[in-house]
Amino acid sequence: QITEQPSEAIDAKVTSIKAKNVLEGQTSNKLEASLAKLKSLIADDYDFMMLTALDDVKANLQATPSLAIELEALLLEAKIKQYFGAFSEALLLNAQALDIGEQLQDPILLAHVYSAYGQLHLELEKTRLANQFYDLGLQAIGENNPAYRAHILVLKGQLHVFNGSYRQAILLYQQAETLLTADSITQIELQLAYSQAALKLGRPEDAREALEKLNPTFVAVFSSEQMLKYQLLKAQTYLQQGEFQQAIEIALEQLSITYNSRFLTIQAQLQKLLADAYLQLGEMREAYIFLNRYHLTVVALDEQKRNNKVLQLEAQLNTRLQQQQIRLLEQENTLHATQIQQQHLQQQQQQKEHEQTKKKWGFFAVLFMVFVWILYRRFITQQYLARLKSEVTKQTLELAQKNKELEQLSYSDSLTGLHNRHYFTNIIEDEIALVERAFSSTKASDAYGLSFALIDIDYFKHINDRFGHGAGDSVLKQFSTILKTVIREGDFVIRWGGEEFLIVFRHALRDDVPAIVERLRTRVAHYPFDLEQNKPLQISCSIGLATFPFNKQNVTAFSWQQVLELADLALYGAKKSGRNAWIALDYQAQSQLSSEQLIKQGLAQAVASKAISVQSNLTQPLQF
Ligand SMILES: Nc1nc2c(ncn2[C@@H]2O[C@H](COP(=O)(O)OP(=O)(O)OP(=O)(O)O)[C@@H](O)[C@H]2O)c(=O)[nH]1
Repeated sequence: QITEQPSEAIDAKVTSIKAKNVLEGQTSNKLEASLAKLKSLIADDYDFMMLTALDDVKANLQATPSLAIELEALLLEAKIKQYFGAFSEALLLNAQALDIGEQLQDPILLAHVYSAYGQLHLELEKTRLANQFYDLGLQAIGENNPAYRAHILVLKGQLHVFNGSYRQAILLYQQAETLLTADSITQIELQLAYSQAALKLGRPEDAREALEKLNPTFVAVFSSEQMLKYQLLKAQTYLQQGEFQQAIEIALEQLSITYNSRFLTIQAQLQKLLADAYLQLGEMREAYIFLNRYHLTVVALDEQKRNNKVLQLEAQLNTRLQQQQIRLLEQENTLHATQIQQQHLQQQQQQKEHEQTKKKWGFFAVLFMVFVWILYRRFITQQYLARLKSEVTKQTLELAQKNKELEQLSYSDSLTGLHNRHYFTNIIEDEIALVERAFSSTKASDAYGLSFALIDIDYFKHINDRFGHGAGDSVLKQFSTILKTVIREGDFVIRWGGEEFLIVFRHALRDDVPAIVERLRTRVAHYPFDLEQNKPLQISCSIGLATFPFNKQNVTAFSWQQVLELADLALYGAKKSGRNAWIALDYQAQSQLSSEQLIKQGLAQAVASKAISVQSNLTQPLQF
């Protein structure tokens, strides 16, 4: 006999266990407590309290995150959504739970997720998919947790029942039973499922046996649904065993509980059972009433199933739309990624170009700076060169000036300021050339020659000896001054050496020169030479005179050196003949005397033979 328990007693027990769970939760862990509360509320019934409990769990999860509990909460939320027909949302939540399960790699949690997927697909009447998910669940759990494995086997069995394979279901239940201990809570669903399958096979004894295996403690904590199923199975067992009155009593009582509830399937089964039972008892009116109610409930159920179908289609459509959107988004993302890549490449290209431009400008800048530097250097160099040039010019001028001065010095006699012998040798060749040219182009008698007058102070040694060398120098200076007074501009006065001087008459006809030297002789002879403390001194000088060209007809017959030598011989003659005298030698045109002949025979002979004519201020015979 099936033991029955009054519903008040069951309610009291449920309340106390719930309270205990909640209390334990509060003391140990707020999050786990809130999850336990949610579970117990869902197990009891789907009322609005569970939504508040769900919010609590979510809030606690935020405070103390736990992936395992988040997974369970997601599955519970999915179960609620599924219950209210929001299948697509339930699918989404299951998918989120699966993500976490795969992340955690916990076999029990994964199996939990897969069995939730299975139940959802069974609800959507996709039995093949549901079976695959249960198999995945079994695969995940392996041999780790026999109780949970048994739970999935029971779910698989129920799938077979749905498909009408009752024997298959019984086999799975028997397999599940071997995995469970007598006090396992999974025994509830197993025995209920087993008894249902047995009844389908028309084996009420087996069904009763299964129900009796249930520990009364379990019966006390049944959820509303479990209790309804349990009572329905009990009533069906009574019906199959012909105990119609007991079946009717149980069914009527349960029907009153489900009258306004959402357990339409059970309600319909109870109504069908009552109709059958009354029919067996011959109470046709009652049978008709319940049969009628049964039809109405079936219609409502059909509608509910239709609605579920619609919802399922909607879910599929939503899923497709979502997939389409995801595809579009993926395409957009790909496009975006390509654009970003292109932009990146463009940016890189721009950057490269920018750097190249920078380098180019940098190169130009360096080039420009080098160019400016070169210009600057050139400018500086030019300035330096200009300075150098002006310096060189200045120095050259200075040098020229100094050279001139030096030349002047080298051409001058330091004591008298007259030209020296060096000057004479420097200019004489040019002067001779001029004379030669003049004689070649003009009538020889008209042209000026160069008359050499060699002058020597008489007894100069005595002056030095008598008055000192300084007095001698002074006489030399004063003598020079007298010499300068008798010459014209363009004639030269040269200190020939010691107390000897040379006058070169350039602008005088040779016939006029004897008169000039006579004037010079008398001027010297009458000049009072000043010897400072001493009384003025009277001195005289001797002069030898000869003119180039010596032979006017043959200009080159006597060189200027030979003419000068003749002048010197004349001077020697003047000294020898008594001093304070001048002697002028001249060539006689008819003599045809050559310089070689003159040197050979000597001057005395030449004068005696009248090859050379002689003039002098002296009247006594001249000596050479
Ligand atoms: N004070 C002075 N004496 C000079 C200079 N040059 C030469 N003498 C001197 O002049 C003298 C020339 O003497 P001599 O050549 O013997 O002839 P002189 O005494 O003039 O006799 P004659 O020429 O024969 O009339 C020497 O004693 C030289 O030392 C000079 O620059 N200054």
